[in-house]
Amino acid sequence: MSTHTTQSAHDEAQTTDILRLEDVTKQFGNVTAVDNLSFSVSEREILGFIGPNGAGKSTTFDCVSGTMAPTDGEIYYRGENVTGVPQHALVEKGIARTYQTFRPLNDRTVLENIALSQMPNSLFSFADFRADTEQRAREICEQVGLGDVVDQTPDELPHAGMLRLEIGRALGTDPDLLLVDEPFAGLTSDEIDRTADLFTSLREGGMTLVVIDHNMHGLLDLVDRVIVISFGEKIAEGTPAEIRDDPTVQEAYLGGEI
Ligand SMILES: Nc1ncnc2c1ncn2[C@@H]1O[C@H](COP(=O)(O)OP(=O)(O)OP(=O)(O)O)[C@@H](O)[C@H]1O
Repeated sequence: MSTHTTQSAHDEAQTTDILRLEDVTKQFGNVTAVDNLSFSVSEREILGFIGPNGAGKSTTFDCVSGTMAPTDGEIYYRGENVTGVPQHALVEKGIARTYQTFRPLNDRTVLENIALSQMPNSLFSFADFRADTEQRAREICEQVGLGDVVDQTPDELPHAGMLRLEIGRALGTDPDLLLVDEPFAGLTSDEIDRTADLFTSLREGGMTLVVIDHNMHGLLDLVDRVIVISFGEKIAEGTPAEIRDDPTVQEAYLGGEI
């Protein structure tokens, strides 16, 4: 999915929303976690999705990735209404996500974890299964920087390695849209840079990414655009520079976390 210079004008004219939320609301009893939230994500965009603790970021991801259905509103993926479609069906359509709490299979190696994340129905026959799956898993291990530790188990990895495994397992489903939940938490600044480079290379390969974080620090150089939510509602949308200077955003973060 490489972009050729001669194609750029054509590509721009073809830019479409890969994801659109229309008035999405999610309630848990009396708690409105997501409140009438609308936004779109363009093909090959890297969108930052930020907000204070408890703002509703993960719940929004839950609704988009099919972990739970919204209470109200609609979600469109490539123009198709996918509201309430279960996660396994959305994975087949090309939506993958990572979780804040990593969920690897602890009794399997890094390579096996990534091999097992691949969708069996993308294989042509049982004979293709082992060779194709293992080959693709090795490519993903290299891509996410785990090429030297394919035979280790998850508990042997440092935190940054676990994050890379989480991303690798999501890539195993061959997504077009990747939702990444707080990747930068607990990473050193070098690790943040390397992780951001990985996301940039995924976008260069044609992927669209939505990245959650509490604040802008890890995201600032990475994202094209930022959406800020607070108490489930969108309070700002713009470039990283616009968001940083937005008084409403400053206020939501109670003075200067951004
Ligand atoms: N399963 C649930 N049952 C009840 N309330 C929930 C549930 N999940 C989330 N909430 C509530 O919904 C609100 C939004 O939570 P959510 O985890 O989506 O926020 P967040 O922005 O991802 O927060 P953080 O940055 O701390 O991860 C919070 O008030 C939370 O307590």
